Amino acid sequence: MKQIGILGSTGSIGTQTLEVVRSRNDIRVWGLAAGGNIRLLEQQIREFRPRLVAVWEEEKAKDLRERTADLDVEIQSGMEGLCAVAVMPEIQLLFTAVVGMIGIRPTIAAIEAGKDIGLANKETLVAAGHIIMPLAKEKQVSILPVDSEHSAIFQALQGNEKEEVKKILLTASGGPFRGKKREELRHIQVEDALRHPNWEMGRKITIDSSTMINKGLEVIEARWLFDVLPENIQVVVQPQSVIHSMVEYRDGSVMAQLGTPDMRLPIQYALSYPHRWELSGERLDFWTLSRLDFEKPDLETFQGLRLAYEAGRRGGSLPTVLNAANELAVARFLEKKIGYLDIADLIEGCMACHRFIEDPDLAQILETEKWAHEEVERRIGR
Ligand SMILES: NC(=O)C1=CN([C@@H]2O[C@H](COP(=O)(O)OP(=O)(O)OC[C@H]3O[C@@H](n4cnc5c(N)ncnc54)[C@H](OP(=O)(O)O)[C@@H]3O)[C@@H](O)[C@H]2O)C=CC1
Ligand SMILES: CC(=O)[C@@H](O)[C@H](O)COP(=O)(O)O
Ligand SMILES: [Mn+2]
Repeated sequence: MKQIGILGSTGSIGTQTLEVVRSRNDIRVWGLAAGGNIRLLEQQIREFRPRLVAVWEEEKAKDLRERTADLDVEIQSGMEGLCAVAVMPEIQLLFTAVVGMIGIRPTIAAIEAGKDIGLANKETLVAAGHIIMPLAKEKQVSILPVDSEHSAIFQALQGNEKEEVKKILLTASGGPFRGKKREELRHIQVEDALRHPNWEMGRKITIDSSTMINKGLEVIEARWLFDVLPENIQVVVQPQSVIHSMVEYRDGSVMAQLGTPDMRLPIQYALSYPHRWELSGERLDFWTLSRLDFEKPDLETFQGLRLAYEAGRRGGSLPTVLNAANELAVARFLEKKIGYLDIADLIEGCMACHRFIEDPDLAQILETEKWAHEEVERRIGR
């Protein structure tokens, strides 16, 4: 029996993780955490019977306590609640499917408590990979990638020596604006950017895919997960999102993982690893798959990808600045307070005036996040 907890259970990854759980009878969910969707949380509590649940705001936690008064479940709130779920004694594996840097502290707490991590929450690794990966090694816990590309790389690495890897080929769909020039994007509206060609995902990552900042975050995520420098991670646009990523070895062999664009497969692999389970749903059919295309990413149009490479190469506090500025800029774009091109411009502005910290500790990462948020607000208000 797998004993798990899920942070972000009401989101796109969280609900699909519960779908996988629902299809099995060997996974027990002990803890759930979410932001504010208490209606869905209540349904999840009634179905999966966790012992502990965390909601971000105390007001909502109170409401949820009343709604579930007939059940044997404890409801906590805030960062304390998130961390309490992360370290529950009953769980072996924590799925981190919250969106954003909010995941850093519970992820660290879980690793310190010896939990394996099913990691979807890429922002945490972008900002704190230099803390998380050595800590995971020290505590002998596994960080199992859930992000589709990283799951693909993880699969393509199985049975091979890390020293024999030449480079990682990180595939990208190119998003809804593939082929467009920067000026053509000036008047893009929220609704246009939320139309991803291949994947149904949460709003923040969907915007990130459209700006290709998602791919930049994934370069940094791969840098930490697989200990490969950004210069050895090549982004390849693969518009059909069928090749989920590849690894090139020293002898020129390229190992790829292919599949339909369905997150249940990488989610399930993080649960079944090192085994494979049967998965219902559509499978790849090479008789009807008419073509696979490949392109070079356009770093002039997709400035965010260029900036992420820069942040990834330089390291230190710069990935935190990139990520934190992006998180707030995307939120403001979704609120229709700023334009589409402002997202990358704000990130660039913050990166340019940031006082660099070589090896930030957790407190410095969180201070840098705060600084980047203030700087974004200051620039928007100008
Ligand atoms: N969706 C996808 O297909 C993929 C996602 N990822 C990554 O996975 C992560 C989750 O993405 P996705 O599922 O799309 O995002 P969603 O926006 O769909 O879900 C986010 C989840 O985080 C919860 N959350 C937000 N703020 C808080 C908070 N303060 N405290 C506790 N929980 C909070 C939300 O709760 P609520 O809604 O109740 O407020 C929700 O459950 C991201 O890091 C993303 O980059 C990676 C690969 C693919
Ligand atoms: C499903 C998944 O892993 C997303 O991160 C996906 O990769 C987004 O697609 P693009 O960023 O390649 O458009
Ligand atoms: Mn991805």
